[in-house]
Amino acid sequence: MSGPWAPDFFWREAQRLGYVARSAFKLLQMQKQFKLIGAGASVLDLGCAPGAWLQVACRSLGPLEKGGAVVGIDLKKVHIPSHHCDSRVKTICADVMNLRKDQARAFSPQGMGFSVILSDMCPIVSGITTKDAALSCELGKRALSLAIGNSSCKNTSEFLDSFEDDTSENGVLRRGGNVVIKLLESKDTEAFAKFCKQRFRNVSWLRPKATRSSSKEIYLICQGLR
Ligand SMILES: C[S@@+](CC[C@H](N)C(=O)[O-])C[C@H]1O[C@@H](n2cnc3c(N)ncnc32)[C@H](O)[C@@H]1O
Repeated sequence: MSGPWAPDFFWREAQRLGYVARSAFKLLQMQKQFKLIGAGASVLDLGCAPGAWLQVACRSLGPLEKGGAVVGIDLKKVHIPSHHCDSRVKTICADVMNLRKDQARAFSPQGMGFSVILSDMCPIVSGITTKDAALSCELGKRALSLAIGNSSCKNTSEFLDSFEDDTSENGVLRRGGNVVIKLLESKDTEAFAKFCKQRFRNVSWLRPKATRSSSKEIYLICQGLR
């Protein structure tokens, strides 16, 4: 088999190491470079199917006695992988675009919110670059809105839009927390970084080594919610 979806080095490594998808290596690289998930963290994984990031997030929590939690949400029903996941991982089948902040908060340990929010959500790619990028922006904005809330600074509601069914203004990311958002690169992606620089201590872009050369994906990494 050849072409952009052919099994490659990362696919083979995923098989060898018990990860359910090659995407595991994207989060592993982020963990290595940015140390986003500490021992005992509470992690919300948006767009978690088939579960490779659940595996990496759970491993990053450290031993079971350190505590912590990983909550994955996806449109698809996800079977929690048997490798690299333990009782701290839970999954929910839901559309993040319709998820209210109070519902998301209720999934966090003691309802206290999350210390890390990951969004690897991606629309079904149509091949129409501008359409795909616009849909990816919508998913990214929803993830950011869930994380930091709608009214946390003056231009927040302008940038994130208001989600009419969502009256709760506070986000579900704890102060000091980290967010990762996947976007498909377009003329609009730089506005995300500009906006996030006002709200987070460090903001960086990463195109992981495991990203396929044909893909436009890029990850915005925001650390330390002010
Ligand atoms: C690239 S996959 C995620 C891969 C995952 N991080 C892993 O490592 O296994 C993108 C996922 O986003 C999900 N998704 C897209 N739109 C969504 C939405 N509105 N709500 C929830 N999940 C969504 C898709 O169903 C798909 O499973």
